[in-house]
Amino acid sequence: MRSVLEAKYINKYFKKPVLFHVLKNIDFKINKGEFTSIMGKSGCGKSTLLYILSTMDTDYEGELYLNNQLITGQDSTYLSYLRNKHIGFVFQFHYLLSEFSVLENVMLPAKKLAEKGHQEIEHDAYEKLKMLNIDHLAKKRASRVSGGEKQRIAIARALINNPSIIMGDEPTGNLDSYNAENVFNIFKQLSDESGLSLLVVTHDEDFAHKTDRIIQMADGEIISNR
Ligand SMILES: Nc1ncnc2c1ncn2[C@@H]1O[C@H](COP(=O)(O)OP(=O)(O)OP(=O)(O)O)[C@@H](O)[C@H]1O
Repeated sequence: MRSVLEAKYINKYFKKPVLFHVLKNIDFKINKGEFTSIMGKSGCGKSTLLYILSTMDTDYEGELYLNNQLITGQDSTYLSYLRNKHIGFVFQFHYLLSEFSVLENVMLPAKKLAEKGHQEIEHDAYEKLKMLNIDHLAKKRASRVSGGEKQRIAIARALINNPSIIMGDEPTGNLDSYNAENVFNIFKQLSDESGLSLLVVTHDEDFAHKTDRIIQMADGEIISNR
């Protein structure tokens, strides 16, 4: 199995207001096509871990590998490039630019990556919208669509650069059960059919129990991983 993401003995400390060992020897691998959830009580360190895994926080001990490449210690410009190319993000709140059209929102990460011309990016964005059955919304302003649609647009945006992994921080936290199930089914299909890896922090037990693996955390440690 090809490893997409590997955390090796990650430790993190917050130094203020008092020294706090927030992550303790976090060690696990995510393989290609695996759909993994991270669960644990509020405050156990899930978001802190996701910040590190997504390369946004570089202040930690241990090693992080993305597609078998050691990324710990790389400079911030290169990390930003790697993040944009290989990692898609879906958050509880979609962070769409409300004044922009749906299509423009989906195109943004590809424009930032700047490896393709405008027309090709537009074509790719339409393909992602079609895949998620929301291509009819392409020209609408992002502020004018429903909550469930916004989350599907955020998924299309996360997919635009064909990442190796999607990371989600409570991606269904703001959705009703119908739309939450919809998002789960989209993620499941992406992992089964496109070999995309997914790592999702969630408080939703139903969601987590349908994923391939649950990493359970408590007090900054992994207490089970199966
Ligand atoms: N910048 C910071 N400085 C000091 N302590 C912090 C900082 N950020 C978070 N913490 C603390 O680190 C611990 C882990 O926080 P984190 O946000 O990772 O938890 P979480 O498991 O994601 O919680 P939730 O489920 O509520 O989102 C908490 O005790 C929090 O108060």
